[in-house]
Amino acid sequence: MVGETSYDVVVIGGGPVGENAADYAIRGSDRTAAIVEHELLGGECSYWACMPSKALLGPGNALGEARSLGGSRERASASNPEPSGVLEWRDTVTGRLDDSSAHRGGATHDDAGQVRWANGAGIEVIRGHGRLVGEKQVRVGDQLLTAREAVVIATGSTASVPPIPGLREALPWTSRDATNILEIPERVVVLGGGVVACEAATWLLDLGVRGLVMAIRGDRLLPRMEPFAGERVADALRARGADLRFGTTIEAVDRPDATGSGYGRLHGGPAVVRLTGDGAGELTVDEILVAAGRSPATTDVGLDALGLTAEGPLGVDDHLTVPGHPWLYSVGDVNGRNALTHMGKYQARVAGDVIAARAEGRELDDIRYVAGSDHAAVPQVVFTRPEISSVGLTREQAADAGIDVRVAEGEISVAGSYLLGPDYSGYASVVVDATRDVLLGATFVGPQTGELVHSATVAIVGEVPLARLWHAVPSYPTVSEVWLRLLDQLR
Ligand SMILES: Cc1cc2nc3c(=O)[nH]c(=O)nc-3n(C[C@H](O)[C@H](O)[C@H](O)COP(=O)(O)OP(=O)(O)OC[C@H]3O[C@@H](n4cnc5c(N)ncnc54)[C@H](O)[C@@H]3O)c2cc1C
Ligand SMILES: NC(=O)c1ccc[n+]([C@@H]2O[C@H](COP(=O)([O-])OP(=O)(O)OC[C@H]3O[C@@H](n4cnc5c(N)ncnc54)[C@H](O)[C@@H]3O)[C@@H](O)[C@H]2O)c1
Repeated sequence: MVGETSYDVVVIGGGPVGENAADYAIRGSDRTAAIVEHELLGGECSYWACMPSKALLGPGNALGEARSLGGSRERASASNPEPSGVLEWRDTVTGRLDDSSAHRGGATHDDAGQVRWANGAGIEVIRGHGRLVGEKQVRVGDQLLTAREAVVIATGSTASVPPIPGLREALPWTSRDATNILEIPERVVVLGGGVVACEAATWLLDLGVRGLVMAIRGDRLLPRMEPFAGERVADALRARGADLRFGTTIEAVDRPDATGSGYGRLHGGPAVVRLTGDGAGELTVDEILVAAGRSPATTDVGLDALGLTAEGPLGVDDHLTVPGHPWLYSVGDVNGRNALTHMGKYQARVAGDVIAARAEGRELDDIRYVAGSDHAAVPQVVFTRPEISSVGLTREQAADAGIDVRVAEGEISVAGSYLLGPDYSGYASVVVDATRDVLLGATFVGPQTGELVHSATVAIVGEVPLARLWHAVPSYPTVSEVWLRLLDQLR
């Protein structure tokens, strides 16, 4: 027998993005919302991605900073953080449950805090797998949920494992294992040269992995960023002993005794990995980490019930609405726009405002209803050592878009950077629209540059003319004074 319940808004997927969409759609109104979640409320980001990865990277960064100044250096004698302390900190940040969690129904992490937040915001949490079964109708087990106003798809993405002979059979690690690492392999091959690969390589080295090989298909790390960003990370990883092989991929894998031992544990004995391309060769490793991108989670959401394709991203217009279905929204990783938590949450705020406006019969005649930053002002911080932050277009992307640009760039060498350490090394560049004289993009590499990027984001979104930006005075002595060096070049 099927029970039927109705809400104003039903969200499928309770990651950071789904949570925000539900919240903004009902905030300050008497509308009701339910989030359907088949795993943990808080999603990939809280337990398997952003939070554990940044927790794993924190101690190594803190140690690096302490070791860069006389006085603290003498007190921080080890070059690597203490592994068990790092894992404990990661477990604290993610609410990881110990292995005796069978009595909790096999849950891996505690999401009670997230559920309390949702209930406090007036959102009901429904545990189970959600599927669309018709217009405004979602089935969860034997329950039928009817949405009066909107259904929001916020199902996120899953790690892609390329169809390489023997790879899937070898049960390789994905980012879920690397972030929830419990057993530290001695020898690892990482497939990929993107953000996950670079950050994971950094914390694997921190934790004591000694034989780390990266198989990178292209000719540089972090290919969507300015080339100097990937070059500096490559230099740092090499200096710590990593073997970076560009123009290389895995051709075949043989792991005779692969076993599904759970997230973060070694998935069997050694594997023989054959590399092809410029760095061809054969390796024996204790684990393989696949960091080869992600696929939008659209395959089992019932999109076919609406005649929509269940492959690839669920695309949307700038109101985050699926074309032809004005009650259906798609936000976060699943829509294929930008696979970043903060951009997904931005989309969720816009979608929530759009749902509220449509429910109240208001026109969508304001920029708050348009997710314009998705196209031109996407910031990102990569928490490697050195840290990288970027926003907007690179020089190459601007050229591809046919925009005439001016570029200012140089070493970060100001009083604020020297005070972080006499050997401070960093680099920055800005890309400027030569016709409109406004910023299009910025990239910063170096310790503590993650906090610089928001200033560039504000300048891009605000379309601040350079002549006006000159009057935004950075404080002395901070790393932000690099802005003066860059703007000086453009006067
Ligand atoms: C290792 C790693 C590190 C990262 N670090 C960062 C970072 O530092 N900063 C950053 O901005 N981004 C980072 N990201 C990207 C970030 O994790 C994602 O962009 C973000 O999690 C997307 O949020 P989401 O809510 O769209 O999807 P998710 O977080 O994937 O949540 C989707 C939720 O939907 C649930 N679900 C799926 N299908 C169904 C269904 N049919 N029924 C019910 N529930 C369902 C899932 O269980 C999940 O809880 C990282 C990614 C990885 C892999
Ligand atoms: N700090 C952050 O903001 C952060 C951290 C981690 C992840 N993320 C986001 O999560 C998403 C996923 O990250 P990712 O690094 O997995 O994806 P990605 O798309 O950034 O990188 C994937 C890499 O794998 C390579 N690759 C794919 N197939 C391959 C093959 N068969 N052989 C060799 N190389 C292959 C690609 O060339 C690419 O370099 C990204 O959108 C990223 O921005 C963000």
